[in-house]
Amino acid sequence: MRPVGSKYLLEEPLGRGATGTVWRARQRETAGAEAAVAGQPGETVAIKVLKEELANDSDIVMRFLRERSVLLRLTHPNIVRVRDLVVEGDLLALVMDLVDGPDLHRYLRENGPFTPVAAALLTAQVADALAASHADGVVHRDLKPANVLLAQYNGQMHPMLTDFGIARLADSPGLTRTHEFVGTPAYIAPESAEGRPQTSAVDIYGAGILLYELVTGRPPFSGGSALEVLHQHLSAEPRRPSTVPDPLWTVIERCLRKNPDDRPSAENLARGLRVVAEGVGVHANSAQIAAAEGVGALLAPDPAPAAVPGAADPTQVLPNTSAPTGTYDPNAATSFLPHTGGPAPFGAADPTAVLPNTGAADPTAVLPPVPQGQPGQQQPEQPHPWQTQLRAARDRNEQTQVQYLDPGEDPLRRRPQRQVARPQQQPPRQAPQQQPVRRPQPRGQGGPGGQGGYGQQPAGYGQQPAGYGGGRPQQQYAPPQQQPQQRYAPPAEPQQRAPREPRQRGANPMKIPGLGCLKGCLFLVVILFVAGWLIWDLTPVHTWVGQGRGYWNQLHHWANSVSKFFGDLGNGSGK
Ligand SMILES: Nc1ncnc2c1ncn2[C@@H]1O[C@H](COP(=O)(O)OP(=O)(O)OP(=O)(O)O)[C@@H](O)[C@H]1O
Repeated sequence: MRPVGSKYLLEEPLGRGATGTVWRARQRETAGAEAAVAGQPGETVAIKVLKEELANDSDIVMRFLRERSVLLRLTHPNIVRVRDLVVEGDLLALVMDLVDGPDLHRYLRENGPFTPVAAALLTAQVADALAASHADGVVHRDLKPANVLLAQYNGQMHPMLTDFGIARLADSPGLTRTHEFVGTPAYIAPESAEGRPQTSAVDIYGAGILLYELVTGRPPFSGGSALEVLHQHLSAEPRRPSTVPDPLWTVIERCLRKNPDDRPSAENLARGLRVVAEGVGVHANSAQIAAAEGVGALLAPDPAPAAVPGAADPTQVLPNTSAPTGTYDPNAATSFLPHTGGPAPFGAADPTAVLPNTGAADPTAVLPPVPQGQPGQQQPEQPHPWQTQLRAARDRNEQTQVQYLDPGEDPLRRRPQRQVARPQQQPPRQAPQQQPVRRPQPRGQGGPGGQGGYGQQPAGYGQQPAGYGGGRPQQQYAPPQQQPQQRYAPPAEPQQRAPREPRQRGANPMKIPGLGCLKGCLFLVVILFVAGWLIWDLTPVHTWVGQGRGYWNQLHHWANSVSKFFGDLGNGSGK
């Protein structure tokens, strides 16, 4: 058991995500006044220990502290409460309520899709949580089934949204240096994928994807690579599965509108979903059915969506104002597609283009044309941010592994690598230096819609309305052909620098073995010879040893003595 601060002890890891590892932990002492929940000694809590690259970044630590009040004040029955924040040495941790239940991603994988009524009611509660946070100016930005925990009490399941604020932390200038964008490709809104300004409407898009996944078992857009998935968010229309009732499809389709201004507010989404749940249930009366069929009228957009602040003002705590739209802000921390081209705002010429507007005519091209070396543009030999972002997308896209940690991988056991001097932050338009991104372990087998007993429904949610829509039966769930979150093979990176010619060593070009050693020995002999000469002539040694002979005479004398000795030796042995 490892201490976190003086108040908590980590017991066992519950899972690992892109931003850190979540532990079951125990409270040692009552927390101080700075904590939102003081807690009692012995109480069990969940602690998310943020990963080292976050904890070692002073910008992120500052942001963590600055946003303390934002994170601690978010309280709602459908939001996992953050009780305390711990910043201690190299450790950055969020202390949360422990939710005793699976996350929605795991639940879906194990139990298959929900009935339309259950899916609508569950998503309505998620929308309630979003409405509360948006009213407080906080946008989640990483809504996905893995971030919805299912608490179970009174025999019912209650969705609890977690990881609020983590996207904001990860989006600080610190992580922007590593060019990791915030979001998960299967759930990312088109405006986030394009690097356009984001508002609370990104969460509504995430809720639409989540709702689609709840009723079908898989997200609407999947593909062989993160790039393919992102491209679909930008240009493809979601296909309506035959099992989804009309009113529910109206809601999904409105949430998944490409234009954020066309999506409903979180509050209207929650209300609309409840009307749909009543109208598509088996016991619905004609008034409820009619209300559900007219749900489109309830889904009015938010007139003042909460804006996601850009990196230009990292201290801004999300005022509830409408964001400017339609222009690409290269300074926005969430931007990951730089405007490398002409004067038009990025993507403005072709709203479906994934690629920067470089003036090239092919909007279906996968990689951007290399810019023509004008000042302030990308350097052709450096990796394009798009490539780096996609690698980050692949890494973020991998699912949490729920298992015990290898001690060598335990961030609490490993000493952090301290940087002696932090490299200066890149100017926004410059192409980034490639940073190694530590990859989360894959979750193991399966994605949404893996194996499991399909058709089971969560306790407490409505049953599948058997007679809905003229007796259309709930179809057998078919697992997706392709896993929606596949590994992305990054495009080949351009070479940073031509390799140096190997150095030629002129003295031994043939590489004769031992030649170097022989040279050394000869050099040593010469040194000894010269040193002996100097000692002989400059000190009284010649009077003591050689009876006044000169150096050369003495050497000659010694040589004669040695040869005479060996001669005598030879004669003696020959006798
Ligand atoms: N408050 C909590 N109580 C109980 N278990 C939790 C809690 N928070 C998270 N977990 C568990 O820990 C796992 C990892 O959580 P984490 O939020 O780090 O993962 P993630 O959502 O997959 O990753 P990320 O959002 O960082 O990409 C979750 O899937 C969940 O099972």
